[in-house]
Amino acid sequence: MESLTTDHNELPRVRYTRSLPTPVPPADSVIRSNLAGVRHVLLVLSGKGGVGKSTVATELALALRLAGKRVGILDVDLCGPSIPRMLRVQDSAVHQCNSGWVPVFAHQDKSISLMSIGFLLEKPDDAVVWRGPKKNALIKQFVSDVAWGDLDFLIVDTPPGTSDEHISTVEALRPHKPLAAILVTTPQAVSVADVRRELTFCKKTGLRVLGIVENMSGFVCPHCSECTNIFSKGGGEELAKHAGVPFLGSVPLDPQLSQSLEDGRDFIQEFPKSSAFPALAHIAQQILDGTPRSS
Ligand SMILES: Nc1ncnc2c1ncn2[C@@H]1O[C@H](COP(=O)(O)OP(=O)(O)OP(=O)(O)O)[C@@H](O)[C@H]1O
Ligand code: SF4
Repeated sequence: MESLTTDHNELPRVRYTRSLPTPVPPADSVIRSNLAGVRHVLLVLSGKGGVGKSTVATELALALRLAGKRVGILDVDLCGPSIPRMLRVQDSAVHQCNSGWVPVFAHQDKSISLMSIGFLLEKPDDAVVWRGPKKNALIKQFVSDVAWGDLDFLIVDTPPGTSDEHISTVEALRPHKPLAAILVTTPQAVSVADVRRELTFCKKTGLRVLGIVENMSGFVCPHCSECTNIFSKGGGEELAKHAGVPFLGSVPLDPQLSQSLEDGRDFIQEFPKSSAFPALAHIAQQILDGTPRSS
């Protein structure tokens, strides 16, 4: 196999513009062999936008990486990819080698493999206005053409709700890998109600629910440590109890977390004393405990 650590800039760059025709969907056998080295696939879902799904996906990747796991992220939020910016690789490109598309290697030590449509557009801010078949074909291509290699976890960041992207992702991956889901909500009733629909989606598509994360759950004042429940509290935990699925934890609103995402820094490694750290570390630990270990 061609080395993926050679100078990528010497390889041809993969670009995907709106003028290109819909790619031909790959055969199932191609997907199966491409995913052979991937042990666990985790889908991060939310009913509403802006509740912190990409944040949870990114921080989980960083926490699992710190625990010594090999981690990849597949960003299937085709209309609003945010992971490249959160990992500060938004100006990177995907290149073509003999074994497929070389993902972007994020983090200072290049230990997180990342694929996102953000790397394929002519201009990073180009709007993607595609119908279902084109989205479906591109997601299958992400699964079959990206040289994912050996990964303990492939974390899939999805758009909000249950759309074409979700169905395409599940259809592409489910025949080859057992899939697990993490649902992210904020504490308010309106967000929690949307997560109920995600639970139904998981049930209908046979996704194992690893648990629910309540994000933006209170704000701990950095001056006096008083916790203010800006968006109320406990909705996610109550829903988890009601639905009979694990509750993974409450992540508070943490200015250091949002700032480190803005700056593309490793919150998990750099801010262990920050208020959101214990919850994120605990969630990652539960995921490690809830997924069979590598042999
Ligand atoms: N616990 C938190 N503390 C502080 N800021 C947070 C927290 N969680 C998320 N944020 C911030 O809220 C914003 C929205 O988060 P994020 O992009 O992860 O949401 P999302 O659910 O993935 O949104 P979309 O559905 O639009 O992709 C980001 O700017 C992020 O930095
Ligand atoms: S929580 Fe305490 S320190 Fe923070 S702003 Fe309110 S009163 Fe001031």
